[in-house]
Formats: sequence, C-alpha cells, structure tokens
Amino acid sequence: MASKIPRVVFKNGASIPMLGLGTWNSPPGQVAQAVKNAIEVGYRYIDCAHIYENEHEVGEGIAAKITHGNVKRDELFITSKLWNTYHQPDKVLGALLVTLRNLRLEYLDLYLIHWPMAYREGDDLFPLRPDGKRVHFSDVDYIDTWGAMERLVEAGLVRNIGLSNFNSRQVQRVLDVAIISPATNQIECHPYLHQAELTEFCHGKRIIVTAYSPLGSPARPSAKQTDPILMEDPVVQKLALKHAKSAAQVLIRYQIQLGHVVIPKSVNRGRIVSNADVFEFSLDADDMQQLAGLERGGRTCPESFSFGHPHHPFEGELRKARR
Ligand SMILES: NC(=O)C1=CN([C@@H]2O[C@H](COP(=O)(O)OP(=O)(O)OC[C@H]3O[C@@H](n4cnc5c(N)ncnc54)[C@H](OP(=O)(O)O)[C@@H]3O)[C@@H](O)[C@H]2O)C=CC1
Ligand SMILES: O=C1CO[C@H](CO)[C@@H](O)[C@@H]1O
Repeated sequence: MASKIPRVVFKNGASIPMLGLGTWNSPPGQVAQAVKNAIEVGYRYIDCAHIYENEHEVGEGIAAKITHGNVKRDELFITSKLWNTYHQPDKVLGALLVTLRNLRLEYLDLYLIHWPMAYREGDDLFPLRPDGKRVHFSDVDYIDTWGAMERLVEAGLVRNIGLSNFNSRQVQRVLDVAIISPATNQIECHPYLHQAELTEFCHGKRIIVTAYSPLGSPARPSAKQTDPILMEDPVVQKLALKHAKSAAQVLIRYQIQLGHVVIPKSVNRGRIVSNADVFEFSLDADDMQQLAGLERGGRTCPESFSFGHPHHPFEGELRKARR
C-alpha cells in the first residue's frame, strides 16, 4: 500500500516522511504489534533508539511486514540513536552494529547522536555515581563522535546522520568541522515548549527540525512538575472542537504546519490510525497564533541525571526557569 504521508527533503537531497511512529516506552509485548499496525496504515518512519531497550521487538515488527510483502525495505525510513555511553569514536561502529542486529537491518536511514553529553563507557547505560542521582561523565567531545558518525555513512551503514537535543551553539560547533552536515536536530517541541530560537537557527542552516514529545508526553510529569497536561489545555481543546479533530491531531498538525517532522508515540491501534489522519485539515493563521501563545518553557525531557555535565544543552535555561 502506498503511503499518504508527505516527505520533506534534507539539504543533501534525501527525504524523510513528515510523520513517524515514536517507540520510547512502547512496552515489550506491544511494540512489535504497534510497528506492524503503523506500517499497515501507512507510516513509513519508525523512530527508535538503543536506550529504549526495545529495538529487538521493533525489528521483529519491521521484519514481519517486509517478509509478508506489505512493504519493501527501501520504502521504510528507520532512525536510531547512538547512546551517550558510546560516544568514544572507536565505540560508535560497534554500537551501530548492535542496533542493526536488533532491528534486523543492513543499514539505517538516519542515525542520530542522542545527546551531546558523553557518559562513562561500559555496559551500564546509566553509570550512576554513588549518590545515585547523577551519571559518571566521560570527557569525549561530540565533535569527535561526529567524525565517527561520518565514517558510518562512508561505509554505507547509514544513509543520513544527525543530532538530537543539541543547542544552537553545539550545532554550530558540529557544522564548523562537518564534512557531512547534520540532516536534522531532533528536539522536544510542542506548544508548551516551542524552542523558537533553536528552530529558526536550524532552519537557517537547512537542518530539518524533528519534533519529539509533540503531545507533551502526557504519561510523564514536566520538568517543572507544575505544567498542566498539554492535551487538556483549553486552547487545544477548543481548536479540536472547532475542527472536529482530537487534541492529538491538532498538536500533530501544528508541528507539520511549522515545517517540522513529527513523531508521536502510541501502542494503541486506534490512536496510531488517528494520529496519522492529519493531512486533510489545516489550522488557520489565528489557530496557529493561539497555539504559539501557549509557550511556558514546559520541558518534559530534561535529562537531569546529567546536570553538571559541561555539554548539557539546556541545564542553564532550566535552572533560570526554576528561580
Ligand atoms: N530524541 C530524544 O531525546 C527523544 C525522542 N523521543 C521520541 O519521540 C517520541 C514521542 O515522544 P513521547 O515522549 O513518547 O511523547 P508523545 O508526546 O508522543 O506522547 C506519547 C503519549 O501519548 C499517548 N497518546 C498517543 N496518541 C494519543 C492520542 N491520540 N490521544 C491520547 N493519547 C495519546 C501515548 O499513549 P498510548 O501509547 O497508550 O497511546 C503516550 O502515553 C518518542 O516515543 C521517541 O521516539 C521522545 C523523547 C526524547
Ligand atoms: O529519547 C529519550 C527517552 O529515553 C531516554 C532515557 O531514559 C532519554 O534520555 C531520551 O531523551
């Protein structure tokens, strides 16, 4: 079945579907089926990561759909992310090979550096200090990691490479040394956290913004603990009523109209279907403005285990907001 999901073009001419399926917190026993459901209804982009510890099952879902002839490998767009304990340049290839084995793939369409901070290398994905609150840092610079990512493209193991959770200064440092420019910066993005300056910066450099937690990640508290649930916000609810759509559809459509790629997560078939049914209505200029007015610095993914790390991308901003 052909997919109705439009694609956007990276600076290098490759393209990515504007909507993909998130898989963080998609539990074992459910995620393979979620991936199969998503592919059946036209999703082609699946967003994965080693740290989600479910790539093995995601791979099962992908393999089943390819084997049954529902989709061809080259119609899919599979993204994964290099975890923080594998930033040392000589660890990057090994980390990718584990991901490829788990996903049962020969190549990835996109591989991202998940965070700019490196953690102490080893088998423990969160190597905690004795206080149990913060991780052991490693002093690898993400610039050196980027060089190793470029070599994966040269080796034909990944088609595109990019960043995730990098601030604009960090993106610029990568651009300053890059032979291959980052295709995307995957960042938290929704009406409570627009990241307006960072998205403008990325667009200026022809780096596509991928919006994660576009529904405000309702199952988790925000970093400030005091933000309301985005999908229950009266403005979002009013616009849902106006367009006879769900709150989730309004929020997903909003990211698309901002020109972002968007990756809502669900393991529920009905929601997987409805979250992709966002290409036959539009928000008008007034709707867009109302959603833009909801900004409140409502970050849900602060990676607070690594506060104090010299490469933490937004610790300063969070501390200022808490004062
Ligand atoms: N690069 C990074 O650092 C990060 C990347 N990500 C990526 O982005 C993806 C999405 O972000 P995530 O934080 O998961 O949060 P989302 O904003 O996508 O919200 C997901 C939650 O919303 C629920 N949900 C989904 N659709 C609907 C709907 N139509 N109505 C009501 N509830 C709904 C889901 O439950 P249910 O499954 O039961 O439907 C789940 O609890 C992640 O899964 C991951 O792939 C996320 C965080 C960080
Ligand atoms: O994508 C993400 C979700 O899980 C991770 C760790 O638990 C986060 O660090 C990350 O940003």
